[in-house]
Amino acid sequence: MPTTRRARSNKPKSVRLFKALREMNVAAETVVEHLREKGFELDAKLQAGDPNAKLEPAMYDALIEAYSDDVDAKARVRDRREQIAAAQEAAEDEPQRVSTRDPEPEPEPEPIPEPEPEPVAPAEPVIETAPAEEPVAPAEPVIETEPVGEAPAPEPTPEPVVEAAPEPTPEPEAATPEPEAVAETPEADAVAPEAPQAEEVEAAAPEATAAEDAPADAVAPEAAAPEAAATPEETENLSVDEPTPASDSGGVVRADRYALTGTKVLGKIDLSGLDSGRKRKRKSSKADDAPAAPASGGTDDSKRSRKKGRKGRPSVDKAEVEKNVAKTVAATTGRGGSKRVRQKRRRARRDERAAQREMLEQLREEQSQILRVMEFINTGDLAEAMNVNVAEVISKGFAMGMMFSINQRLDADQITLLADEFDFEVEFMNEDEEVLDIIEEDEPEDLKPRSAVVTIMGHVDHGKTSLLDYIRTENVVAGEAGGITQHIGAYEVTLENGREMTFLDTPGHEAFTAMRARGAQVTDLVILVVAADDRVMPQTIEAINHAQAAEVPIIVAINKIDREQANPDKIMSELAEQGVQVEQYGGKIQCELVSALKGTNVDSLLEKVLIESDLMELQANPDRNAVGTVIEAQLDKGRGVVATILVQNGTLKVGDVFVGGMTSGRVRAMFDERDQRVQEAGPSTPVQVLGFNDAPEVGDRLVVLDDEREAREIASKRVQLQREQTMHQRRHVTLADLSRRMAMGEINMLNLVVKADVGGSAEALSDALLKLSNDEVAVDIVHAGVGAISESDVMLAAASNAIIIGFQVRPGTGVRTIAENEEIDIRTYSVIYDAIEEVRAALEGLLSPESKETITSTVEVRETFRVPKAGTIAGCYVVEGKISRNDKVRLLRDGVVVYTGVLDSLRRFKDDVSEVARGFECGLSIRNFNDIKVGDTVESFVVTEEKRTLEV
Ligand SMILES: Nc1nc2c(ncn2[C@@H]2O[C@H](COP(=O)(O)OP(=O)(O)OP(=O)(O)O)[C@@H](O)[C@H]2O)c(=O)[nH]1
Repeated sequence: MPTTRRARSNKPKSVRLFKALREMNVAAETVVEHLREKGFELDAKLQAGDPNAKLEPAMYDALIEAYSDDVDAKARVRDRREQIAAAQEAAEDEPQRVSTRDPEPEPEPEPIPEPEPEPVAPAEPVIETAPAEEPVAPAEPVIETEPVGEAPAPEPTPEPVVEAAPEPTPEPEAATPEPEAVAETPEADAVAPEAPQAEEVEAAAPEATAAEDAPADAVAPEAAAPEAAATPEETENLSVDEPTPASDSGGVVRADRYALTGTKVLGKIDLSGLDSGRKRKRKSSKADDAPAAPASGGTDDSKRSRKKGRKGRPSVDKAEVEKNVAKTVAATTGRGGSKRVRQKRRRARRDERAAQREMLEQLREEQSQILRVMEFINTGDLAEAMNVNVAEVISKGFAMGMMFSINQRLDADQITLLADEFDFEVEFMNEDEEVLDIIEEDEPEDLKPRSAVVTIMGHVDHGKTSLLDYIRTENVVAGEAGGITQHIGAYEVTLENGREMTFLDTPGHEAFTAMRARGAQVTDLVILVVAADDRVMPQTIEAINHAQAAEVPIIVAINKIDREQANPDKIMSELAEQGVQVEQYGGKIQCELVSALKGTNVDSLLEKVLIESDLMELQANPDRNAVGTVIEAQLDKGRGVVATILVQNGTLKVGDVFVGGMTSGRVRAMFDERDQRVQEAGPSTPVQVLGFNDAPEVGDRLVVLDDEREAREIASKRVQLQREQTMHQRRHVTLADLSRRMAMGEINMLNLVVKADVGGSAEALSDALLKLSNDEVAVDIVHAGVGAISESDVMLAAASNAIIIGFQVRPGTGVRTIAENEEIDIRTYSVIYDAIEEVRAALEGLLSPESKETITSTVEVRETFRVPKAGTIAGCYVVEGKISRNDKVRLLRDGVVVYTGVLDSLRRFKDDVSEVARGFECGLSIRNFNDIKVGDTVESFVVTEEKRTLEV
């Protein structure tokens, strides 16, 4: 009865089952079971575990007693009991009043919020039950394992740190899946311990880039963590809406759903560290720092990051923790400095990235303004290279008065002009450059001295071969004399002093110049041989001119001094007239008097060569892919293409892949001049190479590459380029395009090779031509000589970009074809004045209508007949072309024009004919000219007047 009354009078004590369950965090069955055990009589609702079932106050108390061993809780229980006792007394005193106050007492428990903090302690049971779903659990092991292990680290540091440290630890984990986040993580960590920073981070997150988003996540848990730390105060604040039940329960037992709201979760973290003394301090310090962290946001974030944390890492990296702790300390002591630090860092990173971008942009821009193209690319390719529309390129060309089709191949001038319109600078790549790109530059420290490569030059029969033979035989080192010496075009000799020298044994100057015409400079030095019993001859002068044009030092060898008629002084003075001042004449050119036959002074000649080469400091790097030049090449029946290569740099080895001119290959085998197999050849070594896919040309550059396919590609590209060049361009200057090329600024020097029938004419013509030099262009006579225009003249002109002026001389047999191939302009004149006037007109851009001469045939005079009245009739054979009755003719004797005129008659077997073709015999007579001799050549030609186009 009293119970009933008491119940009535203590209404507030009657508690719904669900409330009790929630507060104590126990299962309904457990409660029911426990109440049964305690002897309570349970109604049907309670028995069924209905959440709305009412618990008698006694029951409730029993439950509290059972499920809370917390001292404070017990104290509360005590309080409650006292309250109950007081209430009972009051009820006993004034039962009616009690009944009327029934609804009121409910607020009584309200003071309970005070004990709210206590839930802290009872949270322990939560740890048992909640671990699976609550972050609290993961936090716990961390606290137990890491910090404990790391006690030295956290302890000396301010307490907040210690607690913060374990908490942030999940972050790195959370971030680990995202590499970008990692960079930021430390910041996040540093932020972690401080609630205010959590706010900052959150604030910063939105502005952040992708990389910064991750940290935002990472940071979130910390935002929660501080809350946890702030529990004592915050929990009060935060629990304002929910805690009522907690206050009832003493806050010990919390239902899961409450835990998930965040506030309580954080509270549990506080509780988990049972080291109360330390904790309280920590809490307070955090609370100081953290003015009410945003609960909800923090909770959400914490959820997220915890999930990650759980997944990500089973244990914490100690080093990481230490690092984080240190950062945290730094951040904390920096009083809000962490934000600035982060901002600083972010700014620095941004600046760095911007600088990098700018540099890249600049580099790209610089590179993009230089077009590296091959000549003769077509309009379409040019447009593509400039990254512009081809229509634009064509219309620019049109505006400049040039019509281009999309597939039209453009020459160098056109490419330059068009590129200029689009602000591009053009760098032309030639076939060699492409390979040069591949050839790596030598470091100075890799260079080692190499032996000199010497060419012996001189007039016929002055003793070149004899000198070379003597040097070779005299300097063959014992043991080397095994094989029979082969002619491979170059020889390596070892002198007594152990020094080596390589001699090029090239026939005459042609090969020398042919190489130079191809851009190959193989000779370091020239020994100019002049017979002391003769005089300076045309070929001597030629040799001098060739050497000077190639800028190769000359050493003079005055040979045959053993002869009685030898007059070295005369030779020296004649040489001086040619601009070769020898030492004995006060000049700088070394000179030795030798006898190739007897070997007199050959040693000292070689000594002088060594001195000269030493002065030149010739060097090469033997430890690299070889680069060389083709000295000779021929097709051997048994061995295929055999080429002599002079290795100029690097070391050529058997098995090397190479490109050589327009062909490529792999070194199958190598032989020296004694036909001995060699495995490798270093700088300045001549070697015969087998393995070319096709015959290279003399002067071709051989370059070893690493990739066979690349070698083949380059070779085929070169073939194509050469085809294009032959098709499109006159590479060498002509009188016709002289003024245009002068206007383009391409030419400021007009080189001429002058050939005449006699020395006087050559001299006179040369002098007159030299005087044509003006401000814009200087005229230079590369070579002036006597006799027919030879292949050597053409090669010299090719090498010096010169025009050949012939006075009363013609190109020798086959020379015209070579000149055409080399695109050398040969101008021949019968009157000196004509030659001078034409060159002057060309220089002034005033060339009169061009009269173009086309050779129609070359006819050989095989017999002559004297016919009264008709004069001399020549029995001829047409060697080339077709001779027509109306053609003009010129009679040549030894390449020199003897007469120019017209035909008087052209016959075949006594019949007059209008033309005779190649391979047929004919009889002809020249009007007003009877001095025809057997062996003469009749050249027939037609002259066509070509209207000259107006030149720029
Ligand atoms: N007395 C004498 N005769 C020499 C000397 N050097 C060369 N000869 C002779 O001169 C002639 C021509 O010599 P070569 O060595 O064939 O001359 P080269 O310049 O090579 O001649 P080509 O090959 O035709 O250009 C030969 O009969 C040699 O014997 C020398 O020092 N003294």
